[in-house]
Amino acid sequence: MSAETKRLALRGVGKQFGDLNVLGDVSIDVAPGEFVSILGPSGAGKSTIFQILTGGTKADTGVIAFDGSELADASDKFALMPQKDALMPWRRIVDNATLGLEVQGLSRKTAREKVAPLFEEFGLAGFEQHYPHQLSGGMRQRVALLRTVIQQRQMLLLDEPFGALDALTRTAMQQWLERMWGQHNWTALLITHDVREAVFLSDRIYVLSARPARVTHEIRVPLARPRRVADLASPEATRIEAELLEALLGT
Ligand SMILES: Nc1ncnc2c1ncn2[C@@H]1O[C@H](COP(=O)(O)OP(=O)(O)OP(=O)(O)O)[C@@H](O)[C@H]1O
Repeated sequence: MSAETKRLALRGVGKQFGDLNVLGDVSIDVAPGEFVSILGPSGAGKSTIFQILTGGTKADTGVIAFDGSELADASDKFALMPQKDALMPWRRIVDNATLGLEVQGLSRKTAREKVAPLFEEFGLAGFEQHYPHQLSGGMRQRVALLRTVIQQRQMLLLDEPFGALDALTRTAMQQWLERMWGQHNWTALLITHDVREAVFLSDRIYVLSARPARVTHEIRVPLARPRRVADLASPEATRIEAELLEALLGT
């Protein structure tokens, strides 16, 4: 892959919080339209990578390039979906969905017009005037994802978006996300603890070591798309899953 074709390129990124050496030497690439996952032990510094990308903190060392240029201002590049759905319980679903747009300076009316056509596609039609507590966990995550993608940034950063869901809902959401990613040509970087989730969704997977994190493995997932849950039982998927588990247990 040449430098120009990369949407995102991290080279030798390091980060220390006080005495805590979190990121040792992290190099990660994402091409336009690619779905890439990061797997790693708890506390390895995965979310710290997202903090750095979104400008929450600065890397101590290394270089970050976006579309071939050094990343100076991350504010308009990434749409982050954080670990918890973080919906505001007192705002209706429609107003939760427009939050990111309002933060960008759009009026509530314009923002509402923009999100309206997407409710159907996100399986939320008819729930616009509900409050978050009236929705299932899977639906709340779809609202959070809707709020993220509506910002129309060049890249999605998904931090364990389905971590809190039950196994069945999580599988349904993974299927749905795979379909949506294919339809919308999103570029996505996903943090997950779930090896099967990473295999099901990704084109490539990076495995990080424990702190200080560095990439120990980079594994390609050549399964055809669109994918179905049954594809995870294929010899290829089973082999990749086993390879990832071994990589993780060895970190
Ligand atoms: N802003 C911060 N200030 C100080 N320490 C921090 C900060 N952000 C993260 N850390 C510490 O850095 C370490 C790595 O945290 P991070 O959340 O990046 O790990 P993670 O791999 O995403 O973990 P998990 O898989 O459990 O979500 C943790 O020990 C955390 O306490």
